[in-house]
Amino acid sequence: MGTALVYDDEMTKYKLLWVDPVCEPEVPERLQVSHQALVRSGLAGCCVPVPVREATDEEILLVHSEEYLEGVKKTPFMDLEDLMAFTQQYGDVYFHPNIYHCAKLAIGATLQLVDSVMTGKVRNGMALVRPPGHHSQTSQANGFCVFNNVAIAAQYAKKHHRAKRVLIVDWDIHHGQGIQYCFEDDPSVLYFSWHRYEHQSFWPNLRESDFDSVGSGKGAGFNINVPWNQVGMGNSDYLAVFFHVLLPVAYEFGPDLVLISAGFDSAIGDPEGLMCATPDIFAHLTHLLMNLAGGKVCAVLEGGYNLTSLAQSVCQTVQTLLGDPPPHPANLGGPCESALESVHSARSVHKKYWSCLQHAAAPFPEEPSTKTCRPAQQDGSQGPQSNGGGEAQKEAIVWPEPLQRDAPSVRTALVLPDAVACADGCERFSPAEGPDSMATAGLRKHFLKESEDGVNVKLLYNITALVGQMEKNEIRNGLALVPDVSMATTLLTSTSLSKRVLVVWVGDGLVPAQVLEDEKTLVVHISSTAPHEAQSKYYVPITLKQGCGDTVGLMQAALGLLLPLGYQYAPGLVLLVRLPGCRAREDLWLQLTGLLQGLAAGHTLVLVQENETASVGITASCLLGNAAPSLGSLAAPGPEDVESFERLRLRLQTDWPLLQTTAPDKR
Ligand SMILES: CC(O)(O)NCCCCNCCCN
Ligand SMILES: [Zn+2]
Repeated sequence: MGTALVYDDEMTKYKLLWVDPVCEPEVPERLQVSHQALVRSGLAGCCVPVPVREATDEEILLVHSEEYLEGVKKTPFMDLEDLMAFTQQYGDVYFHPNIYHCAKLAIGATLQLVDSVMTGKVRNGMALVRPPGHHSQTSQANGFCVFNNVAIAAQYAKKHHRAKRVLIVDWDIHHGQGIQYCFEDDPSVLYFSWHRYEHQSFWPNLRESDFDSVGSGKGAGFNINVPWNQVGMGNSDYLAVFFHVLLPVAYEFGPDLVLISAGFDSAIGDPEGLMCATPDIFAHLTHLLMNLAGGKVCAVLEGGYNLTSLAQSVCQTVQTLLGDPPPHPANLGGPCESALESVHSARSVHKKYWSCLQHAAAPFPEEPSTKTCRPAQQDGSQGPQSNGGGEAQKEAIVWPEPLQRDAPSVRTALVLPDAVACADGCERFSPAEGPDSMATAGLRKHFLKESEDGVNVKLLYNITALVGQMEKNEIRNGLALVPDVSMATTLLTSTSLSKRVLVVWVGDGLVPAQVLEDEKTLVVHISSTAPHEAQSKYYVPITLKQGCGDTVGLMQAALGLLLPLGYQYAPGLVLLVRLPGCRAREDLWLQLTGLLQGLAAGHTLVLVQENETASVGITASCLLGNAAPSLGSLAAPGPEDVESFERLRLRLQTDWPLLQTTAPDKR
């Protein structure tokens, strides 16, 4: 299934007609450069074009009042003086004779996207729209927003597509208070927003943008605010919030639709955000959401005012929606102290609403720290500093162009015993030439018992050749059914050319000593017992009392432990090994297969015992890029499991700072 792109240049045909420094950044060029970048990169051509339409009054009234709508309806006929007067009643926004038309198109574009995704015409998509929406409220325009595109889309999806649970992820750097107000007491819409806050000193300066606004009445717990109390937040800060706040709760919520209020003023270079996260981070944020809701993800443009980082970030997002491998995560450090406080505060106030946080979040933090996050830049200058939101940055902020993300010609190759049929869409891997006598001798000497017949030599040779082609980016990923997954793992880690190999060892069974001792491997072992007492930072035993059949425990361990470790380790190859007798549920196994593809530029090899032919088809389908089926809402993880996860976190977080969920001196 494809990726929709909804855009019409009619939405560029309004602009600021008078002097107002606050509104200056919201220019038509924002849409033009974004769309142009998608066209020039070839990404637009890979998308399914979906036409825009005007929203109907009825759709606008899903969120807005009649009197507000009647007022806005008059603006096309207003002269400059009346437009300015009409604008005066609202904050940080401007009107134009054509903005009402464009605002209806922005909603219509968004609803067209929701229709395309919810009816299965496409898998996911992006709507490039302006005016943005997330600040507008029942009866008022605000923050460049006229109608609340995403809030209307959520109501529309519930009403017309019987969506039961809608997740809204607002990664724009401003708080979408309009969305928060709309769903304050609505448990069917989970609204998540991070936003520049600086202890309420940043616009829109609302007390209710802080982390303790959790929603009210039946909606309590369904509003998650993560305030950024310092500028300069970077890739590690954003990922930490996804791993330790958003994703655990999102998986517990189990949405059947994900709407992204995709503002890119949270990217480096933006004059509003003053953050440091680079455009490629949006590839990872998007990827991490794409296995929710069966992949039904709609990204809708909100803000973004640096035309260069905006265009790059839009491309990173769309390229990931299209299924291209995310870039290698840049050398990630740990989240800064201020970010950790925000993570800790959000987890603390939400622990009573979300069982995934129940035993994890520690008690409330004390006074916020005033330590500046970012050490002075190399040249001694400070990073972007907030000068009270006054004049924009003096010196230009520069960052590297996002790396090319070439999708290998072969997406998924399978190494299967001849008797096992190949899954459709994949190809059976068979290297041009077989093992030469040297390779055969090597394999026989190290890996085969004398009794083994020739077929295994060929099979073992094939998996090393497959990994070789993955590491040369000729093949993206693969699945191999082998006689002995332990031996295959030992062989592959010893022959891999990657500097780092992440081995995800799922099931009860010892990890081969040679793999453990190999200094280029990180082994994350998920099982019912911790077999090795190894205290090495490169062997991480995650234990589940009920074993791998415990879907909730395994999922929460994957989100809060495995993924942070994997992203911090930044492997060149990921081996996902399913041990014989492993009882991980199929849909959970697919979530792992899907999420791990965010690492190593998608070079994931799944190793399964050859008698487990049943999982070939669905695993292959996931490796081909089809979203893993939704797990639905998750129950509570076992308290003792969560406590053992937290003990593990405490032991490892010094070596792996992306595991942290609380600021150092708060522990
Ligand atoms: C869609 C959006 O969230 O990007 N709108 C941002 C509106 C910003 C209003 N100006 C604040 C003044 C302080 N610099
Ligand atoms: Zn914004």
